[in-house]
Amino acid sequence: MSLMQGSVSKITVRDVRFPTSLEHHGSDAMHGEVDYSAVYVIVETDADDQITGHGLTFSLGRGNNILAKAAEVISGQITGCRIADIFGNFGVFWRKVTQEGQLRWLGPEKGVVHMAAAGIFNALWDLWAKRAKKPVWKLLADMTPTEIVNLVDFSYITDVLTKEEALKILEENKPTQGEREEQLRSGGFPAYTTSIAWLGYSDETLVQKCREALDEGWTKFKMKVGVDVADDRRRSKLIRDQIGWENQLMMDANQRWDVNDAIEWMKQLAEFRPVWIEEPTSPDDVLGHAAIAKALEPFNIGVATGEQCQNRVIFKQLLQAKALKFVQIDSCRVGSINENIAILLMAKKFNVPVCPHAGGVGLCELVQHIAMFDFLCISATTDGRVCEYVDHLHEHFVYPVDMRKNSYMPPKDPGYSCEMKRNSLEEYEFPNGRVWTKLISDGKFKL
Ligand SMILES: C[C@H](O)[C@@H](O)CC(=O)C(=O)O
Ligand SMILES: [Mg+2]
Repeated sequence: MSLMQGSVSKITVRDVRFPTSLEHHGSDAMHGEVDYSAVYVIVETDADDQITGHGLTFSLGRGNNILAKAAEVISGQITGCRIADIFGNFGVFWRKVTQEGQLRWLGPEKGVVHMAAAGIFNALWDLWAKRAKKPVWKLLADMTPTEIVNLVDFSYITDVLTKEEALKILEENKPTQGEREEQLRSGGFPAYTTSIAWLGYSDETLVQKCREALDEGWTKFKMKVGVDVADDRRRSKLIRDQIGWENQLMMDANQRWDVNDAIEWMKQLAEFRPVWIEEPTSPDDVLGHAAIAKALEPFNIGVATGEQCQNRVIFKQLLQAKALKFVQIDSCRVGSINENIAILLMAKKFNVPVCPHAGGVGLCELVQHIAMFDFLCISATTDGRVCEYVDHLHEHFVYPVDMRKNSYMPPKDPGYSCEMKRNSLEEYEFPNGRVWTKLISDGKFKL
């Protein structure tokens, strides 16, 4: 059967939410009670193969219905399209959808509309990889450099990266790709864990989670900070007492501070030797990040950001302004793999490591593919690279991540790994799934 057979016949969008706030999972300095949620997208075609594409985009609960509505509206542009017109020139198709003349007024390329587009494009990638009988990372890695650059919309970034430069990067790495694939298959891609220290965890939970993580072989950890500096110092000491000083510690403020507060706050946490401070201030403040990065350099603390960076243009500016030492791509914030490739290529040009964000539901499953592709085809190294891992909700996926010690093992199943189990979709659908009906009737949640 041809990879390009048929047309999109139906796109279904579902609102799925998990009550993670009940145990304070996912809590940080700005997002206290979060219910990890997904707008879940299923793409069907009229081809004989019965293969469907499954994708998602991520939110924290309230507003997931708004995101779902945006996904339904965008779907209208895709239903009926020939598969050959989608994957035959995916970069052009991506641009057509994300630049649609009426919808782009709501962005452009940012916020709800762009996140919804990510969910749909994630499903299309899943469909393509399943048809090709390959996991997404391998589908990408087997493409020629020309095929890869044709996935990308270079608009607004050609002042720092042209298509020709991108092609050169990819061509230079091609001859040594096989060695890296062997390395990936045997050792996986390095990861760190955030699941030890969400801000809402008690000290007992924190200590217990650190011990469990150490037993599992973790060597890199991230903690949440930002509400009270004295408390941050106390918790940092508690964590260092558990994990020791050889292991790495990262800190994440989730945009809590103004620029000068961030600098002063981090000087008070410097003695705990954080590798980076993540999202110290507003994700839109490029020059603010640059000021923080400069001020914290003498303390050997890098700035990391990206999980709420709206698009490739903001990443471009952050890189131009030397405002970050670690690029944190996200699989659902910008326009899926197509736009993330642009960001990976710019990071390579500026020689800044990409350390993907994955704190959410399904984000580990998705972003591991992009991290692996980056290693194989773009960065060509794992030095200084580490992909986030959180240990929540993997049981709901048909092809959950395979973690060995502290590394992501490359997925073997065809697709983009984010297909959810049918039963989970039904139980956690909001607000009428069994789990939510019960929580609402027990008075634990209000509509
Ligand atoms: C609200 C989310 O859990 C957020 O805290 C995740 C995050 O910042 C991260 O994983 O990094
Ligand atoms: Mg973060």
